Amino acid sequence: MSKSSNRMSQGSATEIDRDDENYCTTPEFIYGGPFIKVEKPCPFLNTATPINLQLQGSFKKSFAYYSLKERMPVILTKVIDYLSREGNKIKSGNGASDEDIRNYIQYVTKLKNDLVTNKKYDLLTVDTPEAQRWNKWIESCETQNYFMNTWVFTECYVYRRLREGCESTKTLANFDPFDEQKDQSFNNSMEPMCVVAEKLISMLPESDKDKRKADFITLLKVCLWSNKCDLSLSMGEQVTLKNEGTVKKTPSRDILDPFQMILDLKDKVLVDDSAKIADLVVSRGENIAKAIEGPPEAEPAEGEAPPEVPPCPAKFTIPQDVMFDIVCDNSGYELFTDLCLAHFLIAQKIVQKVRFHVKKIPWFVSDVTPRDFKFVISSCARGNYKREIPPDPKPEPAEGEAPTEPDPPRVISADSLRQLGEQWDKFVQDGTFVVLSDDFWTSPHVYKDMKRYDPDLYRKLQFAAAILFKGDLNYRKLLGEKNWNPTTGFEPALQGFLPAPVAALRTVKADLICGLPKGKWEQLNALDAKWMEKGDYGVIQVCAKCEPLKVSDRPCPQYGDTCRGTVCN
Ligand SMILES: O=P(O)(O)OC[C@H]1O[C@](O)(CO)[C@@H](O)[C@@H]1O
Repeated sequence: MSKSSNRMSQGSATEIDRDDENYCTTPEFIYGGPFIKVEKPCPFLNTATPINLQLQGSFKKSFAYYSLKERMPVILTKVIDYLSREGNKIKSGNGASDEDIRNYIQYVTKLKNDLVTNKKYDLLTVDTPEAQRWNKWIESCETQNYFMNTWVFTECYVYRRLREGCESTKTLANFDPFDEQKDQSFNNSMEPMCVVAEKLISMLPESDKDKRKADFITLLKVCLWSNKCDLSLSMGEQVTLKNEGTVKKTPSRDILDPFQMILDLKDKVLVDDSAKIADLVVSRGENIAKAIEGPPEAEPAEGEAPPEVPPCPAKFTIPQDVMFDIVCDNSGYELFTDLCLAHFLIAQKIVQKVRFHVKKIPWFVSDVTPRDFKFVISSCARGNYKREIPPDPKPEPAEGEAPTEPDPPRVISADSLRQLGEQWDKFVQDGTFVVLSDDFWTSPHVYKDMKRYDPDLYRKLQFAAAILFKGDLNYRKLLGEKNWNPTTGFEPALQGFLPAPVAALRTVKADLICGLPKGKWEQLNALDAKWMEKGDYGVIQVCAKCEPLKVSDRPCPQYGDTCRGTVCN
């Protein structure tokens, strides 16, 4: 939590919760509690997060408190269980030693203990520039206790520490404690992936404007609802798509059809800017393409040598390609749907490249890492699935009428999925799909602070025709983890984070939101007090306003010290 917004943390670093069942065993209770008036106010408040404050574990009626107290310890316990249960497999898969596994178990156990007892953050002990930046940030926080700092900061810190536990061993440096869960979640989603793959293939041939827009919108919605399947909300339990609202058929006829789901969940999309997003990406793409073609560059005059080095990117005010950026969330089925959207944009020539931003290290259980990105593409290319769905029975023919021929069964197979996987592999190889994993995405910072903490990434994003942020965590960081008045617009909630048009597809899994029509939030609260914690509702939001791409006033990362920003060749 920043110093200025630290309004709720009034207690000392070691102060504990008076409602805690162990409170009566503390010296404060025994010597001071019942007899002497305690002056220090309790740092925990029995309220929900007040409007306009950042979410924080100190608000006992907030999801942040519940999440830190109940969900996160379960996630850590499952890591410990995995290490104990599958120690041999982990050893052979990673060439890890018994000692490192034992040490890592101890490390995670201490981390969990520190979290549940609301200790102060420890500094990271690894000595890399990235870890130093973390430490600098930790030291700058006025409150460093797990429950007393902004919720997203603490969560990010815990995942960063989980990584450190591996980094500080010799043999677990590349270990991902969530890899098995992520891979299993992919394998559990074969049927909906086959259904989407088959439909996507039919959407790829270049189509007229209206069909292209309708298909674009459909794919955005498939991408939205794929965000229901995240493993951090379910504390690592497998989540697969469910048919919701459809009339239940016998299980053998029940198809997991994401397109049907879009219709069934139509009323659960609280803000739907999908048509705006489609129009915006197409028109920005066209404008950027024209600017790239631009007036032909002046030929070097006779006798004049052409420039030897390509121009410095710090000078570019026009991107070199029409690009669409996806800031990914979860691996498995969700990443598969993101790849489908990306493929559609390429095939329809709306953009020329798609940049996928993924996490460098295991993050929030199911977030995509570079390893997961490869895993999903290669598993699609090797996909193996087939199911025949018997047709609905026909009514008995009337007397004297000839019986009608039964309809053929519907066959769901992985043929199209394999085709897509193979094409995506080629896209990665020829640079149509680019995978980036900047440190910033696994830093604690919210996005309004990107310019300050990672100006190079901010400028990199400025080259995009638009940026799509997937999922709840990205949404929280877009909104600065602040409990906005729910009717506040998306643009003001971004607080100046405007590198390119920003779109967000998010199923609601945390108690903050913006852009709702007046009265909607109150109405949903009256229906279900926990509607913001389950991923049942979604928003599709966009902010078209963005900063123009100017010549950078900083040296470019590519030319390093030899670059002088505006004067570099
Ligand atoms: O995968 P997503 O959509 O970013 O969701 C992450 C989940 O983790 C949390 O950030 C809390 O752990 C929730 O807000 C959300 O339920």
